[in-house]
Amino acid sequence: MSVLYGKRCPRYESHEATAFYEVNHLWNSILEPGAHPPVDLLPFLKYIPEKWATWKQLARSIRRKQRDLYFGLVAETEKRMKMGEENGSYMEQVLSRQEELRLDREMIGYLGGTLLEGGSETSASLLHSLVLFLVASPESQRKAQEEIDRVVGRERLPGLEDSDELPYIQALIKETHRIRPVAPLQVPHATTTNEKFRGFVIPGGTTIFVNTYGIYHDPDTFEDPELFYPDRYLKTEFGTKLGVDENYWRSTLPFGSGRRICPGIHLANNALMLNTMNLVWAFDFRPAKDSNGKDIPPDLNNYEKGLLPGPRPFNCIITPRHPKVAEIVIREFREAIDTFVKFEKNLAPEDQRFVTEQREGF
Ligand code: HEM
Repeated sequence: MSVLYGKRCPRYESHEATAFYEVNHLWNSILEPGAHPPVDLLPFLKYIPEKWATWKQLARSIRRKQRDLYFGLVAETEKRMKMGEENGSYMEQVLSRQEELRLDREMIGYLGGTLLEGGSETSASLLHSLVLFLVASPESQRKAQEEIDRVVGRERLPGLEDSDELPYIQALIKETHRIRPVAPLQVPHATTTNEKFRGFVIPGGTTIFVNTYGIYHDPDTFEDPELFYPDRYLKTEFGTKLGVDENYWRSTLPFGSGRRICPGIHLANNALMLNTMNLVWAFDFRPAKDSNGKDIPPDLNNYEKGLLPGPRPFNCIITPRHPKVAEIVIREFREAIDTFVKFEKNLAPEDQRFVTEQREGF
């Protein structure tokens, strides 16, 4: 929100956050292949009146909620700009270069909206999977922590400048993308003309699914594909078995294919690296305990359905790794106040109160 519209959502309960997650869950569920009648395959279905076609009612209500949020945020950015309160957000750039970029209001509204949709649950879902697999794999956690302690030490938080020296942490992220891709079937594409591929003819207009999950779990390509084993990315560039032809591989596979590949890929990679380094540096992740004090192994297959099937909520124990963690996090939080303040120009009163109370202690 801050990067896109120059406005923070300081709490989960902030209006924009709850409105966005409500509409995005509905949107995700309606997009799931098979979640509604196959209108593309049987076009006559579109003539069913809306009062009997529940999917049309749902689509209309989602559209209204999306538009209220996305166009409302554009209007707020515009208002701030008129008052001379620019803070360098993406939407300010788009609005000030609207003519040069030849964008109408509709395009601007959805440009921000799709970036918000594309950028929120995707990164969060990958981090949830990462924590889930760290809980289940103490050995990977130990190796990652050893690496970060050696490179960063315990006196400061990690930063992006440390990335190159942390190959195991990079492998941890790649392995999470592999074992639980955020978009296992990506987003359906279509051929625009007849295509030939390895002896098959694919007629124009055919829907194409890229089965990322299937590709990443192929035992001919990956040794023990069901095993969470980041080290495979230290042995070969794409984590594949020795001898697999790497010419067909690219590291961007989890981000889609072709012209519509994820435009947020660099922002996502940086955010994932930063978050993973910080999580591994600061915390231990362990399984929850039952009433007899025995570990409850996390269920690694308890995932949502839909286009972006992230892990369902799971219990685990998260503890600071050493006594200085809290002190250093508070110090960094205090130093970051100036960065946050410029995105807090017109917060709702309850958000403003929350922010003020949080900082009173400092
Ligand atoms: C873990 C992080 C992320 C993953 C795994 C991911 C994955 C994907 C995938 C698989 C697609 C579909 C591409 C295709 O059709 O071939 C996509 C599209 C898209 N992503 Fe991401 N994404 C991530 C983060 C982000 C971020 C941070 C942003 C923006 C800030 C973003 C914005 C978008 C947008 C706007 C599209 C639609 C592109 C289009 O249809 O032309 N994504 N992403």
